[in-house]
Amino acid sequence: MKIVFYGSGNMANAIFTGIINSESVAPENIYLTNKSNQEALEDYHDALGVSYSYDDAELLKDADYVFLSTKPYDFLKLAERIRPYINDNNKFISIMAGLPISYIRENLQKDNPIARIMPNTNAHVGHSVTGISFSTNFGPTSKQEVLTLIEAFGTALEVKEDHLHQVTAITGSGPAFLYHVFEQYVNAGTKLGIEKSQVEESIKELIIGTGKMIERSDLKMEQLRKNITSKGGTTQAGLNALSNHDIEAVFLDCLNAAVKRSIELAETEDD
Ligand SMILES: NC(=O)C1=CN([C@@H]2O[C@H](COP(=O)(O)OP(=O)(O)OC[C@H]3O[C@@H](n4cnc5c(N)ncnc54)[C@H](O)[C@@H]3O)[C@@H](O)[C@H]2O)C=CC1
Ligand SMILES: O=C(O)[C@@H]1CCC=N1
Repeated sequence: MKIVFYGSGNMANAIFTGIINSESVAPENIYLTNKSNQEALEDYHDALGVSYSYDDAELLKDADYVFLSTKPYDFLKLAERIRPYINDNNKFISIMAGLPISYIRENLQKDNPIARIMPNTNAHVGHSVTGISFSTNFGPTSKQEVLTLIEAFGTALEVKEDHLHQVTAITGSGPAFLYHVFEQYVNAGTKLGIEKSQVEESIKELIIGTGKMIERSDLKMEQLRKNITSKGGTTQAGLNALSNHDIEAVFLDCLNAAVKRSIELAETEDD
């Protein structure tokens, strides 16, 4: 299988690193390209053994899956770049937030199958949650191949295309929201008088350990929380203070803003 990445930035890097780590595709069968930063491509080649090129005819020849992994606002230039070289074997996988399959098809000016996915950067460590929708002309064998490819860097969740907006908010942007919360936790922790580096190290371990508990325990998060909360103890005191703030409403605001922006991206590009 030959895979090409048009755009080799943060998200593409997480995906191809995840695929290589899973050993599901040989690194030399993964081809990278970008706008103009050849040094970045050379670095990936040296570190991971991937191939790279700026020759679009060569890149698209025999390419089974072509990732469209530029920013949404760079897609029109990308479409112009690749249009003359697209052949019937190419199946597209767009990771671009907001852009509908119909819009991508219109601008590629070809009827090749298109999958739209919404991954997250946890693909780096094989834990992306990836929402996916397929164009109606995606055959069952290719669909299965794409799902297997996605499972190489996490889990796949097939959804109606319209629901990719919600997936984008909850899990696509999700790591950034959680990093933000963790950063605030570190900032607050450093105000308690312990040395900053010790707080940072211990909170990093706290987050990893808590994630592993969620992964490995049969208990729900609610029960895991209750198991820590002694009656009249320190945890109860802290949770009481938290419940003075409507944290659910804060996150609902955050998620609604991200969904709204994803819809705006789709609408702007539809004009
Ligand atoms: N960063 C994230 O956590 C996530 C990003 N996405 C989507 O992934 C896409 C890429 O985001 P990032 O990787 O963060 O951006 P980035 O800025 O890190 O990478 C963009 C890449 O596109 C390349 N590019 C620009 N114009 C090009 C052209 N004409 N031909 C070939 N390559 C071109 C750039 O050289 C660069 O390698 C976006 O559409 C975003 O919506 C989706 C899920 C999560
Ligand atoms: O911020 C963005 O638009 C992209 C989509 C999801 C994560 N990053």
